[in-house]
Amino acid sequence: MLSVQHVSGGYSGEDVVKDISFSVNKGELFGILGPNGSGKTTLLKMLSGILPFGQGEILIGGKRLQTYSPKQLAQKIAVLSQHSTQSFSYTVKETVALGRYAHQKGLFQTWSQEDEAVVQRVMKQIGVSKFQEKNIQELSGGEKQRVFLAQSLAQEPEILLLDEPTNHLDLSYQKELLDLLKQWTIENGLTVISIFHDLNLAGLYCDRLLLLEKGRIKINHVPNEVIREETIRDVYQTKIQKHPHPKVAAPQMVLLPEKQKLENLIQINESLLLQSDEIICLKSPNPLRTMSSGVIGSGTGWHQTFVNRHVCKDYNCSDHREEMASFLLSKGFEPSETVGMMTAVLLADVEYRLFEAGGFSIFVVVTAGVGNAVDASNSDMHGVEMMPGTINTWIFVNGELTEEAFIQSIMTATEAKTKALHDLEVRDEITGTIATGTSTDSILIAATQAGKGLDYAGTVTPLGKLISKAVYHCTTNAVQKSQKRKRS
Ligand SMILES: Nc1ncnc2c1ncn2[C@@H]1O[C@H](COP(=O)(O)OP(=O)(O)OP(=O)(O)O)[C@@H](O)[C@H]1O
Repeated sequence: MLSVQHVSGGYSGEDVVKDISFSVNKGELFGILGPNGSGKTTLLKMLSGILPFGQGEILIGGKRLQTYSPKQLAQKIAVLSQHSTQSFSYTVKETVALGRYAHQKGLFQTWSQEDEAVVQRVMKQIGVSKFQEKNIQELSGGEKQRVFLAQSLAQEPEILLLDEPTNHLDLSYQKELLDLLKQWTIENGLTVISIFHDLNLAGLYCDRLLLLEKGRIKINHVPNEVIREETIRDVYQTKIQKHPHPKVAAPQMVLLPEKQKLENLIQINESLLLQSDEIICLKSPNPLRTMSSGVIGSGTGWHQTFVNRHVCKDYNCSDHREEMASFLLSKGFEPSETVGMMTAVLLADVEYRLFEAGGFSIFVVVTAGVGNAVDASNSDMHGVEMMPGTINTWIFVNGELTEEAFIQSIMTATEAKTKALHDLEVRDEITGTIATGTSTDSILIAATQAGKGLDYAGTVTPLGKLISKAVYHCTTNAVQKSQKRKRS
């Protein structure tokens, strides 16, 4: 569709883009990225024919760009630019109709039935027909942007060029505009080439990305290859971290602000623990990085409040998440800041302790009853009834964990818990074999992310050794306490 071959050029004889080569296929959504001043707009101006280039070739449909007359070029390429300063006073329909000029024939540029049909169709598709008689000045920024998109599409181009189309648009309009463009590439075979400053939007919507650095191509590839931590850090000279999108396989980036030096490092320990018959609660002065299987606040996140709630053995609720959220609110906790768990164990039997090693510490809190004990190797002999979690393990780490260390912490804690049940000879009541856990155990790893860096938490690493010892100790004591209560 479009082929750029060794193009160089710029202003006043000085090359701003240098030896650029790439091609874009029909129906692709192609993103151009790069830091300020890297030559993105200059390149786009060359593609649209506004700015002549010094060397190289740009081919559109196999023909040299310079061989097209302005009108022929307008039938191939439309440009959606920033119209924030637009001062003409046209109606929406008149504005969209301007897009038809390239198709109008004859000396008097008569308005044909086909022109009318295209304008009506495009207005409908872009969702602007309902205000077609309104003056363009009366529209919001996002609505105007849609009208100008409709104008560009009324031009019936094969290629649409956009310079930061989502600039000035709020979140919902950004999504709406890009969803529309994506739809047009898929359904109508439109080729879209767009400059993006927002790497996350580019990663989410584009088929391919071209990253410019100082006028040259750094990389031209699929988003996952272009949006790499090292590449982006290198080109934009800033700290970022890549993380997966929760719903689609698209690369996403987050900025890493410079860390403010904490004057007094907080330590999570028993002084922050509050206990009643109804809840055990730990309130941290700062949000902690968490990985958990709580009823509330599961997965990874940042949380400041941790609640383990006692419920009766026959607690049964069709929507236990909703019920738990209401409970937390009724007690003055903000569910979005809280990791919440439930247990049928009496909270008086909780076991907690601070364990210290060279330069870091962990605070572990365990409530454990083994009424639902299960041997994982024989769990298919059990039904699927979900009883409230019976071994709830909280591990607070006063240190900075990697993602790897979070996951290894869960593995190590599980191994230590299983060994505690083994040594206590806790049995699965259905199979009669030694249990490995209970049917609805929950775990929380929460780290201050300050102080000593702890890269790993396998069983023989410094953090792993402390977790093994702490979880084994607390689980053993908590199970013994609840067994003693049962017997008495
Ligand atoms: N009309 C012009 N005359 C002279 N130099 C220009 C002109 N337009 C841009 N430049 C220069 O060309 C270089 C690249 O500018 P360009 O606008 O292409 O970068 P960009 O990647 O689009 O930047 P931004 O992200 O800031 O929009 C810059 O150094 C800029 O100063």
